[in-house]
Amino acid sequence: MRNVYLVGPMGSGKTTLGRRLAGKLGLEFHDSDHVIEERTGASINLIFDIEGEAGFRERESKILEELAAMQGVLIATGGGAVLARRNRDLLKRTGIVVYLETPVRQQLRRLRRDRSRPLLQTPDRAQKLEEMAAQRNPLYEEVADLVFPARSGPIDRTIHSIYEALKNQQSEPQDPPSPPPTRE
Ligand SMILES: Nc1ncnc2c1ncn2[C@@H]1O[C@H](COP(=O)(O)OP(=O)(O)OP(=O)(O)O)[C@@H](O)[C@H]1O
Ligand SMILES: O=C(O)C1=C[C@@H](O)[C@@H](O)[C@H](O)C1
Ligand SMILES: [Mg+2]
Repeated sequence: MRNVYLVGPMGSGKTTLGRRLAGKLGLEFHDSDHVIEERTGASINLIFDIEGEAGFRERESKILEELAAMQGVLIATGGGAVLARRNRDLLKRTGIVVYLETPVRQQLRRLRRDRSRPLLQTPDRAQKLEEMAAQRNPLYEEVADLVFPARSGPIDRTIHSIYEALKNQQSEPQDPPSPPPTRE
């Protein structure tokens, strides 16, 4: 099976849903944010404090390259992974990309109590999330093979729909081999 990448904004469920979806598909699960924290021994908040966003993005690109070199794994990316063209190309080239489309109002609700996301340490979260959505949503769209709009209700139903879509993708015939050369 090809790698599966989950993309989408903060709070779209890449981590939460990704782990369970991987289990259902029988794939290993990796979360690029968690791998970065394990490797550095520092929280994402601390990395942003010390190295700034640019430092974090460098680390993120390196980890994504490392994870993409594995085969048949499901990877939850960070919300800003799509910002770099280099990352978008990598994801497209090495797997199926699933976009968890999520409106800002839902992000606000899901992340109400969260303090672990450095980009949300701001008095006006709604404004910040709207700005990020304007910049990033077209990039998520660009890189996506499958798009799943957020829905209310049990997370299990979303996991099941994504599972079914991925199973169908896998059973679809791949590009046919090129025909043998014909003689004039
Ligand atoms: N489909 C969903 N339905 C209900 N709650 C959800 C859903 N997806 C995520 N949540 C909740 O939203 C919170 C954030 O989700 P999660 O950490 O999985 O987001 P993420 O996409 O990994 O964000 P980030 O880009 O910041 O890593 C969690 O508390 C999770 O339980
Ligand atoms: O949307 C973002 O830019 C981020 C999302 C998280 O997954 C982390 O990668 C980090 O908090 C930055
Ligand atoms: Mg996450």
